[in-house]
Amino acid sequence: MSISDAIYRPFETLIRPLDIPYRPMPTKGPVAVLVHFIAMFRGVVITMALTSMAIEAINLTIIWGLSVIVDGVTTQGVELFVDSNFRLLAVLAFLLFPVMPILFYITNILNSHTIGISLPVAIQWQGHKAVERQDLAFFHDLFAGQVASRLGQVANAVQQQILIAFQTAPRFLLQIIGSVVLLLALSWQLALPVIVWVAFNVLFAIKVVPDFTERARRSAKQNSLISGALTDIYGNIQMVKQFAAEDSEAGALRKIMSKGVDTLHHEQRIYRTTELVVISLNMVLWLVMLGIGFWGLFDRILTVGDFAATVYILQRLSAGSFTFLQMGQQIFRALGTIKDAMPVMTTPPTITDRPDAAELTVSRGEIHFENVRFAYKSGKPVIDDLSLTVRPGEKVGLVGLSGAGKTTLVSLLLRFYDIEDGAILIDGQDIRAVTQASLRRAIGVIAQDVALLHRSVGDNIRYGRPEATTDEIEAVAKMASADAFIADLSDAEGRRGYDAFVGDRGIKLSGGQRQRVAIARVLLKDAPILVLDEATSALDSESEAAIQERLNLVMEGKTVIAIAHRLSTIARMDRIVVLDHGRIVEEGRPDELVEQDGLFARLWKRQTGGFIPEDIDEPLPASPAT
Ligand SMILES: Nc1ncnc2c1ncn2[C@@H]1O[C@H](COP(=O)(O)OP(=O)(O)OP(=O)(O)O)[C@@H](O)[C@H]1O
Repeated sequence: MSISDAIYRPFETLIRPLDIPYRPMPTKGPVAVLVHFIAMFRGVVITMALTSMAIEAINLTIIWGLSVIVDGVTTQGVELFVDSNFRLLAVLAFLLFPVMPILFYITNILNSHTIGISLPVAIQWQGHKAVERQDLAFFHDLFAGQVASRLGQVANAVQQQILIAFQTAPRFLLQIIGSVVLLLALSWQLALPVIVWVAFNVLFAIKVVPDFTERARRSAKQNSLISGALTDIYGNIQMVKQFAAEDSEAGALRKIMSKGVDTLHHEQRIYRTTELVVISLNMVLWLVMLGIGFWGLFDRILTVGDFAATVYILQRLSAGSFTFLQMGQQIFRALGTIKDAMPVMTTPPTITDRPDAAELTVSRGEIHFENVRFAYKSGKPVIDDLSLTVRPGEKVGLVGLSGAGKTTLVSLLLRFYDIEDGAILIDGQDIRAVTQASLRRAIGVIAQDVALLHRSVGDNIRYGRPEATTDEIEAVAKMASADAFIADLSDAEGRRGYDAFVGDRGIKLSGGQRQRVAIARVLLKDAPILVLDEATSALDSESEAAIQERLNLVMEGKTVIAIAHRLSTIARMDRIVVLDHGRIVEEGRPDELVEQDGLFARLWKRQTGGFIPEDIDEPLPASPAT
């Protein structure tokens, strides 16, 4: 171990931020959130407070010592003074070295390593754990970038607060109290103006400082809006470019940014005004104290040593008053920032596992929707008293006009939303009574818009089963006919094949290639239930034929609910369920439905290019179920 390791390692490993168990954040207010994080680091912050106070106590002792030395030397002469005060001088020297450097070392390393690095990481980690628990619906109302920037802002805010509360504030308080005591010991006439000056500063702070919180909250909000808007543009850059919308996006961004500048200016105004008042109070104190000092020397109430100590104390006090002001600014700014981010981190998720939630066990794979009612906004049902049983191993195709509720129905099966009425059962187990993780493990999904992470193609497939071996990944890729194109992949970093990265959301792959990766991923997951949300856009017919063939493989032996648009898929289903306005209006085998002159038959007649349309222009007759 190197010397540097020996000195720094113990502090670097004092707290392992990623090993702190997750605890939900309090919802009572920003101060409660602060206390929550302080509690995680209490040993460190208390030590830091004590060492900071010890440093200040030594500073005060040195000032007092200096006044004794100056007076002693001027009255007794150097030799006699040193002889008779040897112990005092030795103690002062010992405090200067080695005590002071050791205290500085401990305070600063706790400051930089623990509070500076481990604490923000712990906060971001805990914040992320809180955010990831949120329902899907929660994310629909937010910019993703805004959530991320808020976590970062809170980490900084809490860190600042802790440094102030445990390092600066105790030291500052001790400095003020110690200075007043020292001045009182010198003469009450010197202490009095300082007491009045402190009182003015405190009264002024009480008046202006609370306004900092609201202004800072507005600034934090504007900052997170800017990050959110930027992330939204970069995340959708392809669409922006397709519409040649760079200028209009830049225009919208300009508005957000210029509002941000106004808000920040407004926030800074109050700080500059406060500084002006504080510096004026300082200068008045200097004038009064120098006046009293000269008068004291003239009347021989004060010695030269007293006068020197007074000037030194004054200099420290006026520097301290700025620290006091900055502390006020930072504390209330940080509280504003925390307040702004609280809804993201402290809103309790509405979809949670029951305390007694069991693991879902799928033995047969039967799905039963029983009088299910659901609305995104209460009062306007999207799924309306729907009952449907999908038998084990059965393949059911959901068909209906756009907006009929097909996607919603499968989202309910995955419990992305909780239903208002009725029940959804899998093999007789209510999905609300089992853990969400076990439910979602039992369902494989191939979504319309295949989402891939910006990782290697191998890791994207491994998402289906993280513990899968490389051989298993290659086997499923082969089954999904993805092996050939994967072998040819390479990225800008020179990674090839399964190690090549796929670009943001898989942008570097074609639609058909993304589908194949998704199929491989689901093959690896091998869940007993499969949800297939078929893409409405046409792949070229060769890709389509290949993908259909692969899908057959995935569907083998599974219970399948497919949102079906392609005739080829519809033909392969055991049963078609036609949805309209959240209700089942027809069901049966495709050929039976074509014969009935209902919605399906009309959709069928209008099909083009192997697809059922999403909309038909003629008005619908009243559906049988309504
Ligand atoms: N997250 C949401 N919040 C609010 N309303 C929603 C949400 N998602 C869908 N809806 C509404 O619910 C209704 C059903 O939508 P859903 O996506 O289930 O239809 P769909 O049959 O899958 O349509 P499509 O075939 O066009 O995908 C629509 O009116 C839609 O506007």
